Amino acid sequence: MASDSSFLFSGISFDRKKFGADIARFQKKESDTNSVKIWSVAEDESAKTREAVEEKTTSTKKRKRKGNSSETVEGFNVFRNSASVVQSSGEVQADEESIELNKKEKNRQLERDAIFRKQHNIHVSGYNVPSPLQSFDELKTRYNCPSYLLRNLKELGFKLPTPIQRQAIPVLLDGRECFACAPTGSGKTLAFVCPMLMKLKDPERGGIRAVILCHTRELSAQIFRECKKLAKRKKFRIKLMTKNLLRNADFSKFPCDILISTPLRLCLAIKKKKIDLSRVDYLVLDESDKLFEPELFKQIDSVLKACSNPSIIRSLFSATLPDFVEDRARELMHDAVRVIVGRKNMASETIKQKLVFTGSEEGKLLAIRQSFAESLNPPVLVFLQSKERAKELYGELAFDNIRVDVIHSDLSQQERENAVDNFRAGKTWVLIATDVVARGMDFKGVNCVINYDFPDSASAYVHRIGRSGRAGRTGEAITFYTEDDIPFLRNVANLVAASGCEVPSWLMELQKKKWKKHRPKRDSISTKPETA
Ligand SMILES: Nc1ncnc2c1ncn2[C@@H]1O[C@H](COP(=O)(O)OP(=O)(O)OP(=O)(O)O)[C@@H](O)[C@H]1O
Repeated sequence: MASDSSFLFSGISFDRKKFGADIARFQKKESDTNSVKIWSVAEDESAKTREAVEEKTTSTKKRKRKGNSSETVEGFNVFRNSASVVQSSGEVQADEESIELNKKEKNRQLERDAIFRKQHNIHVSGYNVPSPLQSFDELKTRYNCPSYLLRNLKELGFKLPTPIQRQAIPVLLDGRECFACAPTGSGKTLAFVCPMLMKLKDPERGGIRAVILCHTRELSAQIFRECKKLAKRKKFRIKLMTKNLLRNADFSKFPCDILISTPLRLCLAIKKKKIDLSRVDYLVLDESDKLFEPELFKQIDSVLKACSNPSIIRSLFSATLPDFVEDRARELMHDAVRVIVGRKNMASETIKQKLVFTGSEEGKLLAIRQSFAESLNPPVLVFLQSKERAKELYGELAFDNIRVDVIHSDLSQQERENAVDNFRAGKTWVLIATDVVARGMDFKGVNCVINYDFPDSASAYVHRIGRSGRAGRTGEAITFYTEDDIPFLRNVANLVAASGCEVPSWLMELQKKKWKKHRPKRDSISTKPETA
């Protein structure tokens, strides 16, 4: 680990004595492969791998030749003049030919992989990255995938892997650590759950074997359901860290194959209930950039410390991967593969995006009412910057003869679940929300996302609008802005333009501004007279 490693990873210590043999092996490997630096040169994995293959072949050849000559020099061979000598030189020749063929085939495979990745907009960095999947059937032929899983994939209607699944699944199945960035709605959940189930093979009773962390209870509940669906017909113990479980479970006897939790609940379980994570083999940080934000820093750090198994495989997934997360990943992981689908930190290209100037807060309310009156195409998600503002807008729209509901962190768990379920079931047409459901939530078929309040960061924009246009479907995103938001408009305009949507030229001429959190104080939405 780098000497300047952050506090976040300060708890991870490496027992050099215990793993002395491994250190020696890796040091040797490093010099053997001429210290192929994973991270210094991006995107040119195939060239590097080709070099490595060539080098390996040459050194094998050298070794062969050396072995051959030493045989002659030693001159001790009872079969010196016999057929076996002739055969042995024939064998050497055959070996060399087969090495040559092998090398050619490997190079051809690398080229095929590179072409295939290009077709699917997959970019990889890292040493010896496994070939992407052509189809789910390859899970069987290459990795002996159990039939229950293939059957479940079929029943869920997944015909072909998405680009992130094509690449991240083989990386994880090869036992490599991985950090990945792929657009919203592109199937990242399956990309980490499928290899996890395959690696776990069968249910076991010996403690917690895999952990998936994500930042909200809603998202944990969603991932829990996805895991259950994929694991159908196999009796894996998949557990969701609910308040009840946290309060009542006896974690000293806790058979669990996969545990899904928010960082806070898992930390409480570590501190108060002494949950044992030392046997965890697989750890996934979903929405990893959110998890690495300062407010969750300590919690994530304590989870990482508790997951002390030295052979653990960690992976990070998100639709946005800022540089600071990549830096953390490099400090944290070894021999990891970086997988990027499309361009990093970009909005999904299937969403039609529009920026609308509303002048004032009043203008926003008029604009949303007009938009609903002209063409309300539910389901619609409306994002606001705070729970107070979400409640205010709900107060306005609740009497407009549309089926509207609201979700924010002041609601009880049951109310939050009901709001999500009713929206999913189509009972609610318009869901007014804070950023609590901006990331990860898979509401199928959201037709339109309205950013009533301008998002507080470029990544918040990408995640919010990514609630529509999922799994290849089309969607629409409308972002209101007022005078207060203009200084931050250019960053979002760039994202809109980069996805191929129209942006007025004056917007592209605005100054780019360094953007931390933009949450201006806004005038109240409520049109009701204030009571004294
Ligand atoms: N191979 C596939 N073929 C078709 N649909 C798929 C496939 N894999 C996943 N899906 C579907 O795509 C949708 C989006 O998947 P998922 O929620 O995993 O996206 P995501 O990439 O994690 O998005 P976000 O970044 O917003 O969290 C889900 O409804 C899922 O069932």
